[in-house]
Amino acid sequence: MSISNALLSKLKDPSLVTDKALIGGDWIAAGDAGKTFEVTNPSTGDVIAVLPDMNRAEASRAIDAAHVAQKVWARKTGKERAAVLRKLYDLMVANADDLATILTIEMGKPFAEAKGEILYGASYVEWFGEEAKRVYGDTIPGHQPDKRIIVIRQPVGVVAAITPWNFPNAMLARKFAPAVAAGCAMISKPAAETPLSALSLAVLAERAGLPAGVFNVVTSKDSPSIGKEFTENEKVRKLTFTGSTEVGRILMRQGADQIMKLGLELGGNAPFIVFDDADIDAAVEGAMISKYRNNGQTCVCANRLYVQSGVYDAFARKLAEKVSAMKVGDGFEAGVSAGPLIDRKALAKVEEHIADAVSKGAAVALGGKPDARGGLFFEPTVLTGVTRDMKVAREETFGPVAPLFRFDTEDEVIEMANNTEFGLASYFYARDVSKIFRVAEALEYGMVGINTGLISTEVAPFGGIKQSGQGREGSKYGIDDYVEMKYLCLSI
Ligand SMILES: NC(=O)c1ccc[n+]([C@@H]2O[C@H](COP(=O)([O-])OP(=O)(O)OC[C@H]3O[C@@H](n4cnc5c(N)ncnc54)[C@H](O)[C@@H]3O)[C@@H](O)[C@H]2O)c1
Ligand SMILES: O=C[C@H](O)CS(=O)(=O)O
Repeated sequence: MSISNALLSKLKDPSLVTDKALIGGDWIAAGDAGKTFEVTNPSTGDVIAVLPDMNRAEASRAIDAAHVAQKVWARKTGKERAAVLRKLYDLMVANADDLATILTIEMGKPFAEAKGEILYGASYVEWFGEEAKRVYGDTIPGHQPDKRIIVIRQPVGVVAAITPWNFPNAMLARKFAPAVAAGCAMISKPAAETPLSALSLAVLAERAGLPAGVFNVVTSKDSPSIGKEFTENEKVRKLTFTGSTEVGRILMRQGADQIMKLGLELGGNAPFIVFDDADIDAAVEGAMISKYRNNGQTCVCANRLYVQSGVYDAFARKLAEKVSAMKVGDGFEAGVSAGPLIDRKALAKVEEHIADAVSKGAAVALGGKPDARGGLFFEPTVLTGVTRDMKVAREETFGPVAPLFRFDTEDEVIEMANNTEFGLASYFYARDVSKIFRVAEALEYGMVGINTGLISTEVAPFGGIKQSGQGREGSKYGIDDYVEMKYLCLSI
């Protein structure tokens, strides 16, 4: 086995981690071409695993396996599918520490956050285990005396999933759970940076009794080739993607010939607005969570902080005080609140955004440079005097940088907040009820956090508008993306 002892020695159950891909119930140690790729710990740069570097042929075989398995899985009752998902939920919770250890070592986030992600991912498995029994249809009064109209909802079929590195368990669980609950089968291609979390989910799904072929994991560095197989193979009925808008656009184009059913959870550029009447201390707490969770590497992170003039200086001072208390370090170190960035490209983007802002007049109130530890560690940063001509206003920073913009009026800040092609998450702090309704209705986003910086939950519909994607994940709406509606017209 190529898994490092540094990882194996941390696990209560070392059999939870594997360096093998999963196709049709078979654990595959090497791809057809015999190529492999390394998974490294972003905190240390150490190699923690070597995985099969698969290509279209293996992806095609996984699709074939899913196509066969799905027919049988769809004939199970919702209750039978629910029982498997409930068992998987119980296994995820029982093994949460090990799953979090695997996640922290391959992605870098602090262990406490990784544990939170595992329980968050498990909550989707629990939720859709319950929803599996509630895929209801309709009867409709006939349009003619002899007609009886029935609407049924059936599973889409074979679903391909491509997921990002920043939440390697939860972003997959958020797709796997509704798909399997509905009676679909799935082929997953996790990010090459963090494949171990997807594979450990597959290990537990097998232990929960999920039949062979219903869930497959293809590991690869060649994601464009795998993506082409997913979008061109006629057995694939839906592609669900979480990642950048740029890649989402590529996949949408590739799926066009097949009129591919798509679920797209894409990039964000969240505004975080603090009005004069806000509870400033609550707003600072909300900004800390919304900006610095996962070291700023989440799609719903506050990317632009707009603070009304009357409270700007107080908010900036209080935020800087809180940020200065953050501890940067290895995710397994006690008390660490910020781990490493995922790679050099991510660190370079953070540096580029700070340099651009400063060159155009912004000031570094705190941080602003790589952490003394070196490597991929960066100082949590607060910028003041930020203006709309700076890159941080238009691009997703995806790092621990809080750019503070000053504004005077409600109309001005709504215009600035909406002046982006993205429309995923948004946040604002205010206490006047009329203002709360005006601003919430005026913001062009799929999700609005009001007096809170943390909105992600399995019970609500997660997703965006504009170039942040289409479809919703979680909530009573989430299973709709994995079923097709069929109308039966019966003449009696
Ligand atoms: N909306 C959401 O729920 C959500 C959640 C997490 C991350 N994101 C977004 O994802 C981005 C960061 O994640 P990332 O860097 O992994 O994004 P990314 O788009 O670079 O990669 C995402 C996934 O797509 C794969 N991929 C890359 N190029 C591909 C191609 N040509 N064809 C097929 N697959 C391809 C990658 O291997 C990875 O598995 C940010 O923009 C973030 O906002 C969105
Ligand atoms: O990166 C975005 C994910 O959706 C994270 S979360 O769902 O907000 O936790």
